[in-house]
Amino acid sequence: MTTRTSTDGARDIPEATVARLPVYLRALVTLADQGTTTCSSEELATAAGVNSAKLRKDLSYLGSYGTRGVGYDVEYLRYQIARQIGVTQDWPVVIVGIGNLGHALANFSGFRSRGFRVVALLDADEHRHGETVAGVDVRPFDDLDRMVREHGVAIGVIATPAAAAQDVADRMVACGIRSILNFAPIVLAVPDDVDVRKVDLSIELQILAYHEQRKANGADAVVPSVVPESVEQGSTARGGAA
Ligand SMILES: NC(=O)c1ccc[n+]([C@@H]2O[C@H](COP(=O)([O-])OP(=O)(O)OC[C@H]3O[C@@H](n4cnc5c(N)ncnc54)[C@H](O)[C@@H]3O)[C@@H](O)[C@H]2O)c1
Repeated sequence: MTTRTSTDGARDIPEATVARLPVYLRALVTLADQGTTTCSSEELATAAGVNSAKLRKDLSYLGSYGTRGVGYDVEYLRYQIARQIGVTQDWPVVIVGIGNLGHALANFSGFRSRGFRVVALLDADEHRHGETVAGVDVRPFDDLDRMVREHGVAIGVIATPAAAAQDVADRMVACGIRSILNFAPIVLAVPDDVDVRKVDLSIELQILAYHEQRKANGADAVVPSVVPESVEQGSTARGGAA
C-alpha cells in the first residue's frame, strides 16, 4: 500500500513524492539564485536529476501544472513546495551528541537557510559543556526537557554513539519530540506517532561499492580478454560513439 500524506485538506501526496519535494525545492532555489524566473518541466527535471514525466506527476499533486508554452513560475513554485513541506515556518531543532559529527551539523549553515534553527546543543560529557558552536552553548544532556519546553523544539537530531542512541531517543520522546533524525548506526524503537529518519553514509557507500563491483564485472563481460584491438572495440561500443 502506498503511504500518503495530507496537509490542510490538500490532495493526498504519496510518500515517494514527498521525498522528492525537497530535491525540487533545492533545484528551484538554485535556478532562482541564477536569475531564472520561469522554467520548463524539462529544465526543472534536469536541474533536479529526475525524469520530467515523474516531475509533472509529482507537481500535479500540489495542483501545480505550469502554464503551457511558459512553464513554471520559479518563485511561486518554490513557495508552493516550501509551504507543502512546511519549511516556510521556523523549526527549532536540538542536537544531542556534540562530538565530530555534532560539531559539523551545528556548523552547517544549510539548516538555517531551510528554516531549521538549532536552538540547543546537548552532550553528556561535562568537558564539552560551556563550549560554543556556531553561537550556541553546549549544555548538559539533562537540560533536554527544559530546552524542548523553552524553545518548542519539534525535531531532535541524534549524533551520539550507537550505545547511547536508544536512551537519547526515549528521553526525546518523553519530552514530547515527535520527529527524530538519527545518525547513530542503530534501529531505534519508538512509538507509532514518532517519525524517525535514519542517515547512514556507510550504507550509501556500500550501495556505491555494489554498483562499482557490478560495473567492474560488466566491463569484464564486455571486454574480451587479452587482445588489445578487442579492448579498443569494446570501449568504443560502450562509449556509444558509433
Ligand atoms: N550517519 C552517518 O553517516 C554518520 C557519519 C559519521 C558518524 N556517524 C555516527 O554518529 C555518531 C557520532 O559520531 P562522532 O564521530 O561524532 O562521535 P564522537 O565520539 O566524536 O561524539 C559523540 C558525542 O556523543 C556524546 N554522548 C555519548 N553518550 C551520550 C548521551 N547518552 N547523551 C548525550 N551525549 C552523549 C559524547 O560525549 C560525544 O561528545 C556515531 O554513532 C557514529 O557512528 C554517523
